[in-house]
Amino acid sequence: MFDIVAPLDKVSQEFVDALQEKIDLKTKPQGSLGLLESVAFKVGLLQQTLTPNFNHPSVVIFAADHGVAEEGVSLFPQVVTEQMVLNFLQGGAAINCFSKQHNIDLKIVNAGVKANFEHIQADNFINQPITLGTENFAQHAAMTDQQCEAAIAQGAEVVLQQHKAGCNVIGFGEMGIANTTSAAAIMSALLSLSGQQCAGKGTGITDQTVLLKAQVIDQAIQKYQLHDANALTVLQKVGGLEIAMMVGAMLKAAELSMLVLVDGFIASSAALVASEINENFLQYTQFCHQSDEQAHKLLLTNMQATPLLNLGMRLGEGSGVAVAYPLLVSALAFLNEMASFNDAGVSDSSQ
Ligand SMILES: Cc1cc2ncn([C@H]3O[C@H](COP(=O)(O)O)[C@@H](O)[C@H]3O)c2cc1C
Ligand SMILES: O=C(O)c1cccnc1
Repeated sequence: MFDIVAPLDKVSQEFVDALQEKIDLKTKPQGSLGLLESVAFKVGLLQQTLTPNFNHPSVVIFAADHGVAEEGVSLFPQVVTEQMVLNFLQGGAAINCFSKQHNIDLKIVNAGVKANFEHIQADNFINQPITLGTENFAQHAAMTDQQCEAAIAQGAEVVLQQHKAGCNVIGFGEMGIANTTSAAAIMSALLSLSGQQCAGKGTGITDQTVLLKAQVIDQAIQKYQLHDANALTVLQKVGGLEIAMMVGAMLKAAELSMLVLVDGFIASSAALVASEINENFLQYTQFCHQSDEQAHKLLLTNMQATPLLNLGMRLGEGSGVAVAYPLLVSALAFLNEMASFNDAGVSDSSQ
């Protein structure tokens, strides 16, 4: 479906050695810039250059509604999805502040909100809903096969357009009341974990509602026999239109050798699906933060992901991506601008 080659298979061993040497010969003890060194190595490898740069950094927010909200699994009413889309378009959400702060291009995609946005014209708004929200997966499959495939294709198309505009680093956010229930159900199915291990407080539900959420998940896994199902089936039965678009977007970005910045719990559930669809996908990712959503830590561990930040954030919208972005810029700054031992006349430990 997506042609994603392992980055190390695209370059020579000489290039890999030269990139590592460039990092190691900077005027610092080896490894002392920690995760920034891994980021610099990864971006150099993806861009196949010793002098990588970021162009047209972008965050795309996919928004959609979830039928499972009917089960009472969120603290907020479904209409908040529509209201937050309007807030994004007016520039008033957290992601607006942070993306503006760091000059990150922000696009908002209506993937399937239960609302009519036909009257809205804005350069940063892509109004292409697949359908007006998913079915309640406690009763019916969230999407049809066709809807799921269309959402994946649409997500890929959005990324293609950003790439054509010059973008080589992209993160994804989401908005969709009840989508932590979908994300947790995906995690439960693909990692064979119980509903309780995957369900968390989302927008701030009580412990009792978390138990209800876990029950809704366990019953759905049972109903659709998802413990042995493939990732696409899981996505279609219990996922969301915005999560499916994120899956397509993430896979397309990796196919185009862009760096994929992963936000919190919901974006990570999309990354999990993408990693099951393509074994090389995760090599194109940087996880930006560990969300306070309780299951995120376990989800990250399962993908062997080391996030850049742990700020106790639990918002979504791509907010973790935008907040972490300056650290990624720092990684390239040291690689491109720092002096080597030789340049600066500083004695290397090996001399
Ligand atoms: C005002 C508001 C702004 C948000 N921005 C992101 N989310 C986040 O919360 C939702 C998921 O939590 P749950 O599964 O508990 O509904 C998603 O829309 C997510 O992006 C928000 C939620 C609210 C209420
Ligand atoms: O980590 C996230 O993405 C998250 C957590 C809670 C609510 N919304 C999003």
